[in-house]
Amino acid sequence: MTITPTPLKDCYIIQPQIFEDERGYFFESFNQRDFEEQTGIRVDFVQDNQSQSSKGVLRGLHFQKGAFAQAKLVRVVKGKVLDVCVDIRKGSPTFGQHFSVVLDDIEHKQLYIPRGFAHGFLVLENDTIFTYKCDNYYNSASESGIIFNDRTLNIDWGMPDSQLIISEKDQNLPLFDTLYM
Ligand SMILES: Cc1cn([C@H]2C[C@H](O)[C@@H](COP(=O)(O)OP(=O)(O)O[C@H]3O[C@@H](C)C(=O)[C@@H](O)[C@H]3O)O2)c(=O)[nH]c1=O
Repeated sequence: MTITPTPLKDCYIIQPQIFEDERGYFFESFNQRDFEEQTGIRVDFVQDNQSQSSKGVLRGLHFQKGAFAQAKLVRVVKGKVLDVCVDIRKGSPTFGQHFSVVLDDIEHKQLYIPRGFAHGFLVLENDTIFTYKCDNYYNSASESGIIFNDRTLNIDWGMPDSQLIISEKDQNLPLFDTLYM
């Protein structure tokens, strides 16, 4: 695997080595030793999640607060998404900045998102299957988020808001600026 830093502190792109032959392909979707050697980060994942979505679905921006903060290793098993993460760690040199990357089932690129980030993705192909590892358990009482079209963050999702399919919960998420009031 090749791990490259993103412009956001502690956030990395992981490109697995894909082995293709007449049967199909094989790759290591996570290798803790290689990840730690290349990033210096020791992460212990405890929960794996998977979701399926239609084109135009936007999930996010989500994070869990306090002791339930989660680092995530995200990837696409089938289809394609625009994945976005935001550094919301007060005091971080990249606080308030976001990073976007296309994840798909061709390159099999992954994104490592540290604790203290908000995360969301826009689905670019029908029947996309998205999966991710988390280093902390789901805790509904700690769920929080930021509205996807927040003016301060100014994320270019590349699709008009009117074409997006968003849960009611996500349509009512707060503004970034109100998180720190
Ligand atoms: C995230 C999660 C949800 N659920 C339940 C709660 C709810 O009834 C149902 C659907 O939850 P949601 O609508 O929050 O699912 P979704 O919008 O896909 O939430 C996910 O979005 C992306 C962007 C992330 O970064 C994830 O961490 C997670 O927040 O699944 C769990 O049981 N465990 C979990 O870990």
